[in-house]
Amino acid sequence: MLKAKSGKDQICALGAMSGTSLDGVDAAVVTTDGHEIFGFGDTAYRSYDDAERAVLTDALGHWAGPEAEAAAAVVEAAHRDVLAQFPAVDLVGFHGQTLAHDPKGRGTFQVGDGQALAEALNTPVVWDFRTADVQLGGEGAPLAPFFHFACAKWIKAEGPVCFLNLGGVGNITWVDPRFDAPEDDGALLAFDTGPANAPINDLMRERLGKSHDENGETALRGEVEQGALELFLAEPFFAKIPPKSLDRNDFSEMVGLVRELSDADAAATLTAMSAAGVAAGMMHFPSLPDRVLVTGGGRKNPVLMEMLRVSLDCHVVPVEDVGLDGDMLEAQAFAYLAVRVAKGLPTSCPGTTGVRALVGGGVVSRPG
Ligand SMILES: Nc1ncnc2c1ncn2[C@@H]1O[C@H](COP(=O)(O)OP(=O)(O)OP(=O)(O)O)[C@@H](O)[C@H]1O
Ligand SMILES: CC(=O)N[C@H]1[C@@H]2OC[C@@H](O2)[C@@H](O)[C@@H]1O[C@H](C)C(=O)O
Repeated sequence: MLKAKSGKDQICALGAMSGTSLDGVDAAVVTTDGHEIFGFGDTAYRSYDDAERAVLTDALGHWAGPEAEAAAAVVEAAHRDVLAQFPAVDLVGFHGQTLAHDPKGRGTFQVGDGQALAEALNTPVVWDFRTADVQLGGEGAPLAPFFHFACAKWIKAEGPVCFLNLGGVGNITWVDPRFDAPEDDGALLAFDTGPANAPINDLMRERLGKSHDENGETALRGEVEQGALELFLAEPFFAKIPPKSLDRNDFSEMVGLVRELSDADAAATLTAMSAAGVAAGMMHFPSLPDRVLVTGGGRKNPVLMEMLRVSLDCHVVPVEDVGLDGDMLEAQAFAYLAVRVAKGLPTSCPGTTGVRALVGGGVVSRPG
């Protein structure tokens, strides 16, 4: 069992996330006992340069081989850079980079060696968070929901709220903070909503050589092509009852649905698809949340946020409205989950990943 250096049962953990949008590594400190959040600490970001991003992009979909090895080297070096900047912590939570995700088939694969990172940082590292969940029949994602439950308590929410992450892929968590613990039956319902920024980024890169649609400026000039939107919503994924999760490129053919459209109309239509995926997901929740708190880079896209406000029947606001950091919530989540793993607490349950029993996913590696 981990003993906190920081006193009482307050463990100071540093989490790191390299997300599906392939922009870089987010890192953030959380102090927690694995149940309650006591405080948030320093944060840092280390972007991938174009050459590194090209290596990661080439490795997507690879489960092994030279592409995956090259990606591992990029991911490990970037994490060593950014994590070495922090003062000593009790524990590191290292998500790694998802290269492939096929929970009902080959499994799930996050690249990056946690043992090597533990040696480099001389600190215990928790990693490989998703495999155990998949082995027990779960989707292996999303894993942030247990942390969202703690966040709902931290912001003193009194009734159900949703956390919506708009990264490369979208995921949403419905939380009822009136329960005592996240694993209580009925406290959480979570799933991936569909593609969020990944197809917009792919379009912008392919057509305009840009990494993303800054502030939705291209989409703002366009019109949504309703036929393409309907074809998209006819995908069986949206009618599927949760649990459900996605790989980054599961919807990459969406760019084909907008191929004949102008740049602006294509961007508007892909943005509408991201919002429509979220709206379609709302029907699964036991009750309408009071608020949808939006995290991830998509909250900075005013066109996407406005489309969500129009289509969801509740307040849609960035998590900054309740004092949280929408750029760092996922890194904080893996700091928090690392502490739960080290303490032998579950990190997923039937309501979050569809796993058959409570699972504490993750491997703990200690420096030799
Ligand atoms: N100002 C902005 N305007 C429009 N889009 C933005 C803006 N800032 C960020 N984004 C979008 O957000 C993306 C980054 O989001 P984020 O960092 O949440 O993704 P991630 O953590 O990699 O993904 P995931 O949550 O799927 O793992 C960018 O690639 C871009 O598409
Ligand atoms: C397999 C995988 O890496 N999934 C990511 C991805 O990015 C967003 C969405 O798809 C979510 O399911 C998950 O990440 C977040 C952090 C999660 O597990 O909660």
